[in-house]
Amino acid sequence: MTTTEQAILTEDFGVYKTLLESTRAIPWKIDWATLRFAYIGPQIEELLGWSPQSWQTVQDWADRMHPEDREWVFNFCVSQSQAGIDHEADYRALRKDGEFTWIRDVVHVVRNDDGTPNALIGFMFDISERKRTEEKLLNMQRELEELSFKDGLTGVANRRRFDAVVDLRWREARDARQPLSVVVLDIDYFKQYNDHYGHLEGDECLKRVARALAGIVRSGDDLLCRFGGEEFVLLLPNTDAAAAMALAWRCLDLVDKALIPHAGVGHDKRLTLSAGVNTLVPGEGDAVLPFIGVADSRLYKAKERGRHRVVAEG
Ligand SMILES: Nc1nc2c(ncn2[C@@H]2O[C@H](COP(=O)(O)OP(=O)(O)OP(=O)(O)O)[C@@H](O)[C@H]2O)c(=O)[nH]1
Repeated sequence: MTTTEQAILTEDFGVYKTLLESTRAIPWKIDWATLRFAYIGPQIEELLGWSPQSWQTVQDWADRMHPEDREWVFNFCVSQSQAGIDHEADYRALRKDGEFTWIRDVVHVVRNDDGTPNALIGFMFDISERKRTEEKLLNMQRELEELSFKDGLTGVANRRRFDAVVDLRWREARDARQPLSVVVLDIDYFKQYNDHYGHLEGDECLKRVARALAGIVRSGDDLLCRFGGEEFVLLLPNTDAAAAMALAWRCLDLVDKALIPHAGVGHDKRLTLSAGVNTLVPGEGDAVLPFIGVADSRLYKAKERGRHRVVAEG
């Protein structure tokens, strides 16, 4: 090589080095035979706080990883490298101050003529901003999902949630041969309530009823939902007819005790509920809709028989 060629090469090397070390991505190289860092860009110190000189071996890289990420990232990168496959991995890198930063490591495997790895070269990218945005989006999605299953006025579960849950409970009850009960509850003379107090007060009243009924839920398996209008439904897995009947009366009692005035009509000029109950150990020929339909028709019997009562047969 002539002196001129040597000078050009040296100059080129300087240009490449400057370029590599002025990017936001952090370049690095590991010799496969020794598993030692041959190079790491000085930008690493700004990002993680560890000096370039402190990156000596693959072990340093693994040690500076979140414990939850370490095993899978290490095993994944080693197996991909052994197989000569370029790859990338996202993980939380430990900063010198003890915090973690999300990194995307993009790795190219330089291979010998026989295909075995010779070196790994790659870039580390700071993806913490992207991860924060992803997390925010996920949280928003979770919140939206939760909201979409909630009744906007009363905050209890809505019909959509009921439809999703009832099929599940139905199958569970059928498979376990356990009774499933449903209680359909309806406010008495609610039209008169609205007429007397106004629609806004009617809304407040629905909220008070929902609050009073919320106390009835015994475990995460019971589900109280607003079915629509002034109708609420209680779905009770693993509950026989007697227990369901008792719970229905307890619902009426809870609303009685809430002492919601109903000047227009009603018992003692208080707001009351009526309820219809149905219980079934679901069998092959049974279906969800008729099961609820029976409870609904019993509710209307309760209304016909004078309201403020529970009907569980007929
Ligand atoms: N304020 C308010 N009223 C509602 C809401 N949804 C339904 N309603 C009212 O609830 C009333 C239901 O009336 P009806 O179905 O005649 O029943 P009721 O007056 O309670 O009579 P019975 O059920 O036979 O005792 C209607 O006046 C609806 O406008 C709501 O979200 N807010």
